Amino acid sequence: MKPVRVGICGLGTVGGGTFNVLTRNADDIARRAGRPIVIEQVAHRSIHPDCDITGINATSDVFEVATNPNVDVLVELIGGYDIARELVLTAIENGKHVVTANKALIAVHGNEIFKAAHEKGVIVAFEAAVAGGIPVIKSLREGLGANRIEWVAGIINGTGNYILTHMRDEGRAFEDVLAEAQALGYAESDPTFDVEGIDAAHKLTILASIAYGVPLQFEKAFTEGISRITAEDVEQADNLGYVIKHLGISKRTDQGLELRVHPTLIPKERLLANVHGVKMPSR
Ligand SMILES: NC(=O)c1ccc[n+]([C@@H]2O[C@H](COP(=O)([O-])OP(=O)(O)OC[C@H]3O[C@@H](n4cnc5c(N)ncnc54)[C@H](O)[C@@H]3O)[C@@H](O)[C@H]2O)c1
Ligand SMILES: N[C@@H](CCO)C(=O)O
Repeated sequence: MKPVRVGICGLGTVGGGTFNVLTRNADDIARRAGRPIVIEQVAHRSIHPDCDITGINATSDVFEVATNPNVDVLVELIGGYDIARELVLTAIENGKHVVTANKALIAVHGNEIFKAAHEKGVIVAFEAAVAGGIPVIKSLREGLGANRIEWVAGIINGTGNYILTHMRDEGRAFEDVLAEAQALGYAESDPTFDVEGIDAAHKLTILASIAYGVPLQFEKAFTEGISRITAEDVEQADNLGYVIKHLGISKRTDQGLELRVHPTLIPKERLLANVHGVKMPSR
């Protein structure tokens, strides 16, 4: 059967991982999908050390992938707002489907991108943009599609949860654990997004849009991060029977939808208080 030909833009933590999964699990994927998925081209500035692209058509210009007539699906994994927006719109204009893990892009430019995709008859898929290892977008959109959702809440930034967990369990300083989360590839290229709650607000914006069937409204989200939380705060919360977690919360209210991300005191016995660190999905 005719393969689906993908072009991957960006070979960092997620792009490199995507390249490896598509390569290593090619037979399994083809059996399940009903068609082989082949990597037609990659575009990169640097390559994740675990990634071997020998024999693959490679370029440093992401727009070559967006206009390559042999590419059916462009996978955008370069991150950021501006070039990513132009790249995705160019791919759509050239009739390509798009897959992206870029929550910043979807939260801020998603309304424009989905309109362009609809007009062109292509799909923009973004499951990995929120809780990458859990199919939460598919569950909300399809599994719960007939339900009236009253609220959505959860821990939606792994870096923040990693920091709070290790501050609490090991009494370590904020900056020390942040540096570790960066080295492990959990943090955004600008970690301010993680520690100031911006990444969580991007994700909450996307979840709320799907849960309530409304346009993306990132600018309406109240955003507070964990950067001002000290080891002493974590210890005091513990003494009082609480755990500090950074949550994304959206609710229907009489005044309209509420979107907020901020640190929250959760009683120790609650399930959310016991979600620790970062859980990586299996390969
Ligand atoms: N790291 C995670 O755990 C994670 C999880 C889910 C989603 N995401 C999202 O996935 C995207 C990628 O994140 P990442 O962690 O892989 O970042 P990364 O910094 O590890 O990788 C991005 C790669 O893109 C390359 N790049 C950037 N601009 C480019 C350009 N113009 N041309 C060619 N290459 C370019 C960089 O050199 C880098 O290698 C981001 O949107 C991020 O928010 C990350
Ligand atoms: N920087 C993000 C990556 C996953 O979206 C986080 O820590 O949650």
